[in-house]
Amino acid sequence: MTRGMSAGPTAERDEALVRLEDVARTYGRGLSAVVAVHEVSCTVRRGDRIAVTGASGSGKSTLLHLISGLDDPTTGRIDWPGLGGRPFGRPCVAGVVFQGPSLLAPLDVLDNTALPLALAGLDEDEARRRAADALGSVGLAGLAARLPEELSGGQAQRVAVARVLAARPRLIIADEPTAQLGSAHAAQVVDLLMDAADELAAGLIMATHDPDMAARLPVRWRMADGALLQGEPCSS
Ligand SMILES: Nc1ncnc2c1ncn2[C@@H]1O[C@H](COP(=O)(O)OP(=O)(O)OP(=O)(O)O)[C@@H](O)[C@H]1O
Repeated sequence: MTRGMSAGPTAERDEALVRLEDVARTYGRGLSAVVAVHEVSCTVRRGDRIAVTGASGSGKSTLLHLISGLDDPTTGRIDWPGLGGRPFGRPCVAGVVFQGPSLLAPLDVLDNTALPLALAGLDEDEARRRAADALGSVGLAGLAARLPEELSGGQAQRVAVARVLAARPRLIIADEPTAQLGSAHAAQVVDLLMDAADELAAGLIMATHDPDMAARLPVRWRMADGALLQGEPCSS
């Protein structure tokens, strides 16, 4: 099966999940203002698997925060036509994988994976069942009872992917999910994200510094000084 082409029939793949029109995000005011994102217009569709590349400070995280609904634009407009409105706080609509440690230390792997579902109101047994299935699909069924401190960095990131999978979102947003991993583990995490997107027929947008990881996705967008250069070859 060709990666990035298996998100279902054409109409489903083309469904717009997020649409940004002339979006800008400025931090601060006056002389100290930083324009992190400016004049960005783009659409993320359900069949998209997009790597966002660009130098440090180019606006990748800001763009993903805007797409996830975690942050608001200073000007411009964001709609989530395929997600039924702002997705932030709705793990079953949009799942986010962050670059750093994101697991809660006192909870074992199974409970960490089930937590967003339980918080979203799913029955606890059902949440755990879906979490166990998701851990199985990332090859971590045997580690369900471990605490986060007993995991390697790569294993912890695979748990973060399982947590997204368990919630079955329509959009997966990953902000530098491999930043702290060696190349073998990084490739494994990116492939798991791609497999998750295919399995869920979900859109995937991932920020990365790493050209090798970006190259694993079929579409690359590049950011430079807050501007989005869509479809450009990855060069950073
Ligand atoms: N909360 C904030 N307050 C002020 N400036 C900020 C804030 N967050 C980000 N910035 C600035 O906005 C710009 C874009 O930052 P952003 O984190 O989006 O870039 P990035 O491409 O994700 O960087 P990195 O690859 O280093 O994570 C940078 O100049 C950064 O310093």
